[in-house]
Amino acid sequence: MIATENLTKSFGERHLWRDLDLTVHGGRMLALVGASGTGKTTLLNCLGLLEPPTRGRIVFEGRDLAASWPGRRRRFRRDHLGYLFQDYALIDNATVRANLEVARRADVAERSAALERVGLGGREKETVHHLSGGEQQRVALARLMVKNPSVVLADEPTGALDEANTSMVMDVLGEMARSGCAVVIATHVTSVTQACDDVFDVSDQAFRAGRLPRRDRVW
Ligand SMILES: Nc1ncnc2c1ncn2[C@@H]1O[C@H](COP(=O)(O)OP(=O)(O)OP(=O)(O)O)[C@@H](O)[C@H]1O
Repeated sequence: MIATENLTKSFGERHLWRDLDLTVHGGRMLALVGASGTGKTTLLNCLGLLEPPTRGRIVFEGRDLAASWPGRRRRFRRDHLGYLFQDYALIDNATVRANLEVARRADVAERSAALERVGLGGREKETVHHLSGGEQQRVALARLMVKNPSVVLADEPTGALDEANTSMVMDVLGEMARSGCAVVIATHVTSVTQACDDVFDVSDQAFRAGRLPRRDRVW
């Protein structure tokens, strides 16, 4: 579980959000929605300790990460956090395999299973910069599966993907949630929002209706 308490972020006089109380339990997927520029990415970056909040707490395992020592923050990022970035954050000139090994020294079977799951079976030796945008996003997803974190933060994880791959990404994130992970996804995509358990609109700091039955989703 990860939670915010009275979390506020301002840039100068401009408040993005104030006194935010959000809780994401393991096993749940939360969608962050809202107009462009309302602060979805900034909120993910605060949760991932890439950016300091102006005030408030970020609570993980009963402790405030925002006020923790650098060592504890590093351990949280290393041992518990998985991040799926808009720009994939892969090592461009390394192979798919090397990119997966950055996450954790997984055995061959684990790596192969993750690549099979994202439709990239047998592509371990290819260099990342030769892959398409959608394939790179799927490598990033496989890396996330290999890391097996307890908190996943995903920023527009389906941006470069077609409908079939959007559906696959959401299925994988759903499987990770069901295995106990807390998943937070910033998105503009309706079908992604519909696949989440809870929806929080950052524009007006309000919760909206969550998950639609699968048959009613439009991918
Ligand atoms: N370091 C910074 N200094 C000043 N303003 C910033 C900084 N970082 C972000 N902002 C501003 O904060 C606002 C929120 O940005 P953010 O990227 O979080 O929005 P978003 O909701 O994710 O947008 P989008 O949906 O377009 O990705 C933007 O107006 C952005 O310019």
